[in-house]
Amino acid sequence: MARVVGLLAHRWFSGAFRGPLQVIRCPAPQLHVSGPAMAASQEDFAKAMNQVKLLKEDPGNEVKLKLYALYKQATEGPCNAPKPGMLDFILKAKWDAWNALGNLPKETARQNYVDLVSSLSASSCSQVTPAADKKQAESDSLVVTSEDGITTIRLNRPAKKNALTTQMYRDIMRALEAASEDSSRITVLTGSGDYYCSGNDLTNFKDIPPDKVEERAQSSAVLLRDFVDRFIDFPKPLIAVVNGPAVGISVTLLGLFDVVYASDRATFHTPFSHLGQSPEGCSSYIFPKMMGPSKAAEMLIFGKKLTAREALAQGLVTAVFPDDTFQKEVWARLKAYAKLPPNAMRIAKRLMRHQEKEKLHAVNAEESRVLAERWVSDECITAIVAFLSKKAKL
Ligand SMILES: CCCCC/C=C/CC(=O)SCCNC(=O)CCNC(=O)[C@H](O)C(C)(C)COP(=O)(O)OP(=O)(O)OC[C@H]1O[C@@H](n2cnc3c(N)ncnc32)[C@H](O)[C@@H]1OP(=O)(O)O
Repeated sequence: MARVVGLLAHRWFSGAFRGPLQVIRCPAPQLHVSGPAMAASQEDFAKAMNQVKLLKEDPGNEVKLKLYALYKQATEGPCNAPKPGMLDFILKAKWDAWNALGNLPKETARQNYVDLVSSLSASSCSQVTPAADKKQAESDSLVVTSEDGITTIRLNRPAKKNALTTQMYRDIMRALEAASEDSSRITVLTGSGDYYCSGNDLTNFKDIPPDKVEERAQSSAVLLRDFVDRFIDFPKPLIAVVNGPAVGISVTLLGLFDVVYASDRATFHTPFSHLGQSPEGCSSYIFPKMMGPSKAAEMLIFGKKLTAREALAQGLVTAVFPDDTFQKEVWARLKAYAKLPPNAMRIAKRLMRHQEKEKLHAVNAEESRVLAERWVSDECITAIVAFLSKKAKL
């Protein structure tokens, strides 16, 4: 008796197969056939087929197509079925997915199927930070959770106003990478405590031996550039939940988010000139486009601090909520958004963003280069020394 792979029994697939592609009904795996060394065995393959049925979340049609194609390739080899007609959308999508695998060997397809299922099982089971993610984060300064289709990256250094340490930049990059591949549909960045984020941790510049200052400036610029690149390239809807004041890089990055929700307690402050530094996060390009050059100049040259309402008026913020209902209202909205079809959301984002991507990468490279110069300038060193010796605060 033929068995139906759990996911393929999903309504999207069911009843859609006719003619030569009807073989979504998979024959029982032949457990006695063993593959070449390093390839998944038939037993692993059979286990993976069972695991698919146990997934808690629908992985979306794109992944289901991948699973289908790999299954067909692993069991039947390259696609020899006649191409379905243009109007037979579902059959055509499946045929395309299978055909795209070309001459991929059966054993490799089997291995890829097993790997894909195991990555789906891992992400579908993670209601809170998976152990692997915990290991990636060196400290508790970043908490990553995944629930209701939303991956939340929470800055968690409230005693330091969520200032970003070097390790946190790295951890956020890893978290974004993981979120771009997990089964969540949208990704949120937010802060713990009364601040959203007070920007770069100025102690990142502490205790650098004089002969290493230049080298550290260069390596920090590389880290900054890589960090901002992840935001430029992030494929899913990215939402900032700005729970309180935001400073420096946490403000400039907002131009790379798709939606920014702010508490009415939030403020937006980019005191770069005060610190002898210069704008980053692509803000030198995005802010003038977004709010007009003179409003952008007030922020980025003169360090004018905006209230949440002012930031809303200038397009930096999408919506402002009273602080006492902020969390409730925002999360209700986000949970509803996270139910929307994930591929449609990604595609809409790509269409809106892809024409600017190259430009943004170039802007990011230039801003990072210039900042490396600023960090070794007298103006910047004086400002940082003043902060570290507790003589200055914003
Ligand atoms: C790879 C590198 C990439 C670099 C990218 C570059 C980015 C540029 C920027 O982000 S520029 C912005 C830098 N940020 C600041 O200049 C903010 C400095 N902080 C302050 O001015 C104030 O702390 C405050 C206005 C944010 C909050 O003031 P408040 O009085 O409410 O609170 P405290 O000052 O007592 O803060 C509590 C403790 O937190 C420490 N802290 C706060 N922000 C930072 C920070 N950015 N860097 C380091 N430490 C910070 C503060 O020192 C207090 O510590 P303490 O309790 O030990 O005294």
